[in-house]
Amino acid sequence: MKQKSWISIVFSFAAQCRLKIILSVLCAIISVIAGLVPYLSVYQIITQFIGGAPIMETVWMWCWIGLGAYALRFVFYGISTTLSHISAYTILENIRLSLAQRLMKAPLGTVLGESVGKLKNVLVDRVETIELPLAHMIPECISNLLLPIAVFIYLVCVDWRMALSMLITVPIAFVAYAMMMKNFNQQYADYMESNNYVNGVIVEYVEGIEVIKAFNQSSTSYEKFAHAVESFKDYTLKWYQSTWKLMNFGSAVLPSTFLGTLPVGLLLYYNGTLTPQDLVICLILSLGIVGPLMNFTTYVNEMKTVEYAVHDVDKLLSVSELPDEKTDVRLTHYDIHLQEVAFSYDQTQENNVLSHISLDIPEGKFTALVGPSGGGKSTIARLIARFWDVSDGSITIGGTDIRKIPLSQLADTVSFVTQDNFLFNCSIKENIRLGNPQASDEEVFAAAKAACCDEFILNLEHGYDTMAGDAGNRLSGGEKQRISIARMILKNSPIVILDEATAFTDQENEEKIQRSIAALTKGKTLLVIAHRLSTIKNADQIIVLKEGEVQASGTHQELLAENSLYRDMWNAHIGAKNWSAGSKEGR
Ligand SMILES: Nc1ncnc2c1ncn2[C@@H]1O[C@H](COP(=O)(O)OP(=O)(O)OP(=O)(O)O)[C@@H](O)[C@H]1O
Repeated sequence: MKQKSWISIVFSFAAQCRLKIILSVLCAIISVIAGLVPYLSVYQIITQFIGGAPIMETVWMWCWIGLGAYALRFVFYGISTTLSHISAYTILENIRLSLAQRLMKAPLGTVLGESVGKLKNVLVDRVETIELPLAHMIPECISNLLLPIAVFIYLVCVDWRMALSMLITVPIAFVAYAMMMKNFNQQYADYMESNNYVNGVIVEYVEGIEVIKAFNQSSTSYEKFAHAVESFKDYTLKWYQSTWKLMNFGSAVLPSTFLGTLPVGLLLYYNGTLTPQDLVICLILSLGIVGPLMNFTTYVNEMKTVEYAVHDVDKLLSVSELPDEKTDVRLTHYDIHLQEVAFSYDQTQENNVLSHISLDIPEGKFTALVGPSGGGKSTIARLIARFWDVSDGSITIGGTDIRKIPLSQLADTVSFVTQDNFLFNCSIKENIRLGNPQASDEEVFAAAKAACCDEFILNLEHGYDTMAGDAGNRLSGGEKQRISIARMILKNSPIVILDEATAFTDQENEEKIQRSIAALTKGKTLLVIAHRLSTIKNADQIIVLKEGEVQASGTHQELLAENSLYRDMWNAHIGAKNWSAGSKEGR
C-alpha cells in the first residue's frame, strides 16, 4: 500500500483551523510584500538625490512609507505566527485525541503489548516535535520562499540582467546541496533508528534499575547504556563529518549574491546601460534575500523531523480496531460458553496457544481454571473480556456472541481483576469509586471493608483521601490488589473474573477476602484463576487446562479421584503449604 504523504496526514487533522492557516499564509504574504516596500522607498529616495534636486516632501513621504511598511511587516508577521501557532496546537490536540481514541478502540491486548516507553514517546515526544516546525513552517517557509521570488520579479522589472546575475550562486550551491542530500533519506532513517535505540536503552536502564541493583548488574548495564550513548554520538559525528564540507560550501556560496550582482552591475554601469540608482537598488535587494534563502534551507531538516514524527503517529493510528456494535443487546442470562475456541497471539495457526476449547461456565456458579503455567488460563480470561477476538470458534454470554455485545456493555457486564493493579493518581476513595462513579462514600467504605482494605487505608496519613500516587510506593502488592477487589465489589457486575487477584495477599487476609468474595458474588457468574488450589477447592466446577487444551473438569473431590495432573498439583500445593507452615513454626 502506498504510504500517505505526511502533509496530507497533517492537514487531515487541520479541519477546524483551515481558515486560520489560510489567514496565516495571507498575513505572511502581506508581511513579505510590506518587507519589500522599504527597498522601494530607498530606491525612490536615492533617485531623488541622484537626480540632483531632491524634493524634500517626496523624500519624507518615502521615509514614512518605508517606516510604515516596515512596521506593517512585523504586525502581519506577528498575526501570521500567532495564527500558525494556534493552528499547530489545534493540529497537535487533534492528533493526540485521535491517538487516545484509537488506543481505546484497538484490541486492549495490542495496546498492553506495546511498551509504555514507546507509547509515551509517540503520544508526547514525537507529537511535540511537530509543533515548532509546523508553527513556523506555515508562515515562514512561505515568506522565505516568496520573498526571493518577489525580489527576483522586481529585479526583472528593474533590469533583467541584474535579476539573472543575482541567481549566479544558486546552481553552484544547488549542486553542493544535491551532493550532500544524495543519501539524506537513508541517513536520516538510520539517525532515527539510532536515536530510538538509545532512547530505548535509557528507558530500560531507568525502568530496570531495581533489578539491576538487586542482581548487582550495575557495571554490565551501565556498559550497555554507555555503549548506546557513545555509538549514537559516533553515528551523528560520522554523519556530520560526511556532510559538513559540502554544507559549509553551499551555505557560503548561496547567500553570496554579490558575487554575481557586483561585477555584472559595475560592468553594466560603466557601459552606461544601468543607472546608478538601479545599480544601488539591485545590490541592496540582492543582499535582502540572503537571510530568507538561508532560512529556507534549514526547513529541509525540520521538514524531515516532522515527516518522521507524522509517520510514527500514523503507524499508531493505523492499529486495527476491534469491531464494535452500536446498540446494546438485552442479556437475560450470564452463563459463558466457549465453543471450539482457538487463539494465537500472532494470528498464525501453528502458534495457537488455545485449540478446540469448549467449556461452560454456568450462571450463578463458581468456576475455577487451574493448570500448569503457560497453559492458557489468563488467555481464556482475557478473551472473555474481549482484549482480543478469538481466532476461531466463539464465546457467548447468555447465548449472545460477545462480538455482538457493544464493548462498553461488555465492560459493564464483566469485572476483571488481575494481579497487575493500577492505581490512578487520585485519592484512594476515588480509586475505589472508579468501580461505580455513582456510589456514595458509605458504599465505597463498605466495599473497602469487604475487600479487607479498610484497616490499612485508615492507617494512612489522610485515610481514604490519601493520594494513591503518594501512597502508591508505600502500598504492598497485596494492598493494591485489595483496593482493586474493592473496586470490583463496588462495580457489582453479573460476571466476575479474578485472575490471580489475591496472589500477593497473605494467607490470613486471603481467607477473609475469599469469604467476602464468596458472599458478594453469590448468584453471579464467578471465574477464578488461582495457583493456590486451597482457595478454589470449594468451586462448583474446576477446569484443568494444560497446553491450551481442557484436560478434565469436575469438583475438587471428583478431580482428586480421577485426574492425575490435578492430584499431583494438589499434593504439591499441600506439600508447599505444610512446608511453609512448618518453617514458620520452626522459626
Ligand atoms: N501477550 C502475549 N503475546 C504472545 N504470547 C503470549 C502473550 N501472553 C501470553 N502468551 C503466551 O501464551 C501462552 C499462554 O499464556 P497464559 O498467560 O494464558 O498462561 P497461564 O496458564 O495463565 O500461565 P500462568 O499460570 O503462568 O499465568 C504462553 O505460552 C505465553 O507465553
